[in-house]
Amino acid sequence: MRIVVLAGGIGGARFLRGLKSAAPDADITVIGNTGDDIHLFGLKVCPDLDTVMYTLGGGIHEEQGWGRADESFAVKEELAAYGVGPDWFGLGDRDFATHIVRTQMIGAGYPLSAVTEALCARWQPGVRLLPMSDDRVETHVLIDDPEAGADGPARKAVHFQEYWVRLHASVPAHAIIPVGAEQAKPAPGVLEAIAEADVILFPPSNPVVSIGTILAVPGVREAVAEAGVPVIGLSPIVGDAPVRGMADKVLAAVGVESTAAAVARHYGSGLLDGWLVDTVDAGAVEQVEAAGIRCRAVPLMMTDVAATARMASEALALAEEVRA
Ligand SMILES: O=c1nc2n(C[C@H](O)[C@H](O)[C@H](O)CO)c3cc(O)ccc3cc-2c(=O)[nH]1
Repeated sequence: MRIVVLAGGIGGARFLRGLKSAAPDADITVIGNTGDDIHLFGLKVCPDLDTVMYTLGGGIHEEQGWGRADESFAVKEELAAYGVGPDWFGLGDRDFATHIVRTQMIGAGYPLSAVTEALCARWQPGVRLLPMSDDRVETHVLIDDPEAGADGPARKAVHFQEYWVRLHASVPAHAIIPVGAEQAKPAPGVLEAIAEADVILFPPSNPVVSIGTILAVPGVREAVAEAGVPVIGLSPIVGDAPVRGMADKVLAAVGVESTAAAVARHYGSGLLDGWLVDTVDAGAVEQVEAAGIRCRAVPLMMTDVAATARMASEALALAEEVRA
């Protein structure tokens, strides 16, 4: 079975670990979000691609969910000693090596998709990991500018990582702008993988800044909608709050309520055939089905690989149900 998964960072990566366990013989292609990418210290950092690669390859810092296990921070400390920031983004020494290799290869002319393949040759994630695009797309967030003067603009756009990591999403987001998305082309293999898939899954990743950004690359949303195979999503919202992260903050920016049913309606029946909500949200099943999306309530907490594998199995079972 060929499965395509549109994935963000931690939630997507952990779901994929469960999916691999539930469907060990499946041929899995992951289309990774690159809107979170950031250029720091002259290096290109791809947080979501790396989180998937390290998680599936056994190199992730398990508790944190991002970055490397057994990490040290000598380079960051030395940069700080020179007064060179930002100091709010934690890049460890082992992780730096990944960004150096990536930046060096891009400088030599390789596209991000080829670089990702080369990095994965070391990590062997057991899936085909494709960036959504080889073109630069950078998610910016429009916030109130606390330093705005009386005459200047009252708002400013900051990089997603600045909003997420430095500001902890603590200020209201007025808009989410995937800069460059409109001009971006899907990376080689993305549209082909979608067209050849037997099932397409939306893991419990952020519907706005992760899956939403992937769908914003021209051609991707249309390819998913027209693939003619079951498209099944898992709610990242359980009991009206994000399972982890701050998805509620960015959902508010696009006018979507933080409920499992509202997120399903946000994707819509033109895209989604099936939607899994947590058992605590069983009351949402009827609303989702009324929107033309088949819905089931099952446990959705990714407490360990076995629990996550059961979620993945439920998603695949729902796919078969809607296919029938
Ligand atoms: O909360 C944090 N998340 C960090 N993340 C996670 C990342 O900011 C976000 O969780 C994702 O971009 C959202 O999917 C990193 C990811 C990397 O691959 C490399 C470095 C970081 C550094 C941080 C950090 O300092 N703080």
